[in-house]
Amino acid sequence: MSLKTRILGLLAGLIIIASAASWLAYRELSEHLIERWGEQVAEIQVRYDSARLLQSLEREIGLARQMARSSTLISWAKAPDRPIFKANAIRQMESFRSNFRDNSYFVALRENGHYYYNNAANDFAGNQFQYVLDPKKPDDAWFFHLIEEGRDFHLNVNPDTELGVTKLWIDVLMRDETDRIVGMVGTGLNLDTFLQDIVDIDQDGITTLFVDYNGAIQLYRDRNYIDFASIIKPEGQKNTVDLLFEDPEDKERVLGMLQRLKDNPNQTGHVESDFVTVDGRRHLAGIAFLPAIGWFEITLLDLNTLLPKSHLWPLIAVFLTTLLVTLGLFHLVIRTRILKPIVTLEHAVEKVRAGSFELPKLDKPNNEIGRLADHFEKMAYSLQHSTRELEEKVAARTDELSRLARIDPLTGLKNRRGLDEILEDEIQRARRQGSGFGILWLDIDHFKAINDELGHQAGDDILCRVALWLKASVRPYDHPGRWGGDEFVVVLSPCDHPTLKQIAERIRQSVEQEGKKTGSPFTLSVGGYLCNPGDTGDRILRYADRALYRAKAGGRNRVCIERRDDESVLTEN
Ligand SMILES: Nc1nc2c(ncn2[C@@H]2O[C@H](COP(=O)(O)OP(=O)(O)OP(=O)(O)O)[C@@H](O)[C@H]2O)c(=O)[nH]1
Repeated sequence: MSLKTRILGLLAGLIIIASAASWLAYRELSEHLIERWGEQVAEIQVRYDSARLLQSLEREIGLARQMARSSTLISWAKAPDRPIFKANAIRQMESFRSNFRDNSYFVALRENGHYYYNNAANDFAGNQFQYVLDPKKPDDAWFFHLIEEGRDFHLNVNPDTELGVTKLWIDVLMRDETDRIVGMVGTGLNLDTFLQDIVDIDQDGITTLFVDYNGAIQLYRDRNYIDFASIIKPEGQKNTVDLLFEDPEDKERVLGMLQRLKDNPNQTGHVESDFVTVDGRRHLAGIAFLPAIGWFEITLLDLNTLLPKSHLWPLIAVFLTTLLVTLGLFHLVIRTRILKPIVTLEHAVEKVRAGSFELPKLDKPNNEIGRLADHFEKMAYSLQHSTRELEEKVAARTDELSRLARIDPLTGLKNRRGLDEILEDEIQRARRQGSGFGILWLDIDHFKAINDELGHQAGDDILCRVALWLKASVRPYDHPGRWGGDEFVVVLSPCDHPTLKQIAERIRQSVEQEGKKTGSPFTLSVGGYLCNPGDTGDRILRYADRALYRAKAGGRNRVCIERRDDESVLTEN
């Protein structure tokens, strides 16, 4: 697998690992952040909703308490049959009616069970007495139940079937100076308006509800869940908050939170929160206890609606883009600074291995690979230089060897191989140009005897001298050589018959004369032949040899020229 494939594979692996890790980290982090944020929002929302409810009720409760403390009303409650007390009380009640927000009130007297009421339309002016509360009637049970409980203040969502109204009732017990309960006063708030103002807030993802001390739902956007007349219902028949949750664990969780808040009533403003599922969606439930009214305020936050995870997707997009750009840049850097230089270096190495020093332009980034490429380039140049030097030396040596192979080491003349080549060249040239050339075959006379008499070394000296005289006797462009032993050959080109004869004679005479000067005179015989175009090497040598033979046979120290077609011409000394 190539380095490039491996790096690309590595990059792909890194992308997958980084993406998976980022996705997990994102999920954990976003979940954690959303939870933390949700808890804080729930706390703020609970306090805000509680404040709104209390703000809305505070004034009414205050007025109701004030009404319950009215001495006029208390006196009347103790003696309800006295007309003067009643007239004063009705006046007082009507003045409170104009102050209550709902412009309605009720007063119930324990003494005779009489229930008084007037509404905003003042429908019951002069006729505030409505009916007599009956302990046996379920609809009236609330009155007797509250008196029995002795709770001074109570909020109650209750339909008044006789009056045909459903209201959030503020009930305050009326006590005389001996603390005896003498009646109950209060006002009602229109439930629909109240629910709209407090509970039906138009905020997507936020659900607010209020439950009483026992967990019975009192204010909720869905009226079907409201536990009307909760106070008179036995436990187990109430619409408690756990009805909103399907999962038993959620029910337990919420009831547990209510219990913890009940157990610590002094922790004012403390908010309990936990996750629950409502309508199949995960919600964060925040619960606070409102000691002023004895209710719990519950806020359910649908975090997916309030802060959809899709809002965080741009973060992922930014991350992934950054990741891809980073990996792209990384790949670019790897490619330009590592892969490409390595590939060009590899090509260069292959070229050098194949014997070529024409290197491609090497990438040399400023790193180890760049330095390696630089070293390689210098090494290649150095190798190229050495190789060229070596090649030159080898060529020179080969030339020298070639030359030596054609030189006779004793005389320095061409040897038989050298003469063969010259002869061949001349044969070719003669064929091409149609002109002949001459050849002389020379053999020292009685050389054996010289050797025998004077010794082999003296024989060598004579051979060397003959070579010198031979060179001096021929033209600069002729080719004298030693054929072997005491035989010499001269190739004469260009040449004609007279020239051939003339030079042969000159050589013979030179050797004769010079030989005399050595103190041990000697001569040589010469056989010549004027070659014609088309003559083969064998024929040429045969004719020259034949001419030499004639010269020897003719008495030595003479020149004999052989003609191919003519009679041989013998030149004698
Ligand atoms: N000193 C010496 N002698 C050589 C060399 N090569 C050959 N010889 C001798 O040269 C002699 C050649 O003799 P031949 O050419 O056969 O006979 P010749 O004595 O010259 O008689 P003719 O040629 O008939 O005149 C032999 O005795 C060889 O041993 C050499 O390099 N040095």
